[in-house]
Amino acid sequence: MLLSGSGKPQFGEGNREVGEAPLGRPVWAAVGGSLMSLCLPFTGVATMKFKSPPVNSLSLEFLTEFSISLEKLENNRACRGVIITSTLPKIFSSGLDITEMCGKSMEHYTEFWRAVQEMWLRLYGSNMVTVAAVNGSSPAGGCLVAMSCDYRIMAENPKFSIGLNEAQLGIVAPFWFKDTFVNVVGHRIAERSLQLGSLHPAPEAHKLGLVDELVPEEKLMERAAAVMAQWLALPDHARQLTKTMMRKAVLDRLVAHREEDIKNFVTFVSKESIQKSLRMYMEMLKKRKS
Ligand SMILES: CCCCCCCCC/C=C/C(=O)SCCNC(=O)CCNC(=O)[C@H](O)C(C)(C)COP(=O)(O)OP(=O)(O)OC[C@H]1O[C@@H](n2cnc3c(N)ncnc32)[C@H](O)[C@@H]1OP(=O)(O)O
Repeated sequence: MLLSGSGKPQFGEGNREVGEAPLGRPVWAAVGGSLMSLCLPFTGVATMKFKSPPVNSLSLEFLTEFSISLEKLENNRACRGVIITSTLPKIFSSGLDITEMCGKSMEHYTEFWRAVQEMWLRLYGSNMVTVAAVNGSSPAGGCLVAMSCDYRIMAENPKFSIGLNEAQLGIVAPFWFKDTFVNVVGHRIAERSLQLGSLHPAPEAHKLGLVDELVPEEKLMERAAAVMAQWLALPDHARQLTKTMMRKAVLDRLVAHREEDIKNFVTFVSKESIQKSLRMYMEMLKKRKS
């Protein structure tokens, strides 16, 4: 992941790389990380770029850095918004790292699932304006990241797809993935899409309301910055209280059932039948490649 931000509220500047200094003035405050570089901006707008090849899988390490980055931005009063995107061509995020759910100990599953929960609680509950610039495919956990943002813009490439495809892996999207999905697309579309484990090509995702708009890939960041400017034009307190009002019930539900949810996950994923499904799915991915 890579995080960047810049000088004054000039929204086109949000994705400049670390260390770049226009007019000879340093505009970045950089904080390094193994999977990301984190730059705390003065504009009020950060750009977070996933950069974990080959497919930006959400591993334990990735999730931990993601949560820490969000916390840093959240605690920086100068930061009012974040645009989330990927540096990898064609992939926003491939979702949860399946290898974290295969052949590991109960302790590992517990730690992993707590990290998934933590990331979602921070992102869905963020006070910042969050815009997902979805520049590639975004299955399952990747879709959750995008859906947890306030607004989604996707590159209009029909080869890119997004959705909660858990059922295709023989696993079940947890209730808070489902709640987030329902809040974005409504109950009927969520019910059908979840049961079928559908991955929707970008144009279909737009039609269903899973993404808010499609733009040519080269216009994605420019459009994300424009949307961000529009959302930031409102007073923060009014927008934040409204966001809390809309999302609190769903967030509270996980907070109230967090330990139970971890127990359910660990029990579920430890089952030999589930382990077998996940191994077969990984095999299928490898075969598809060769
Ligand atoms: C009761 C309630 C209880 C709760 C029950 C439990 C709930 C769990 C909820 C789960 C949520 C999830 O996110 S589950 C994850 C769902 N994700 C997916 O289904 C995505 C699967 N991946 C893909 O479709 C594709 O890889 C895609 C992302 C489009 C990129 O395609 P490409 O052709 O560019 O790349 P590939 O060749 O396929 O992949 C490159 C390499 O990355 C690996 N790879 C790809 N996706 C991966 C992934 N998610 N995790 C690990 N590794 C992955 C491949 O195996 C390859 O490895 P090598 O061959 O070694 O190079």
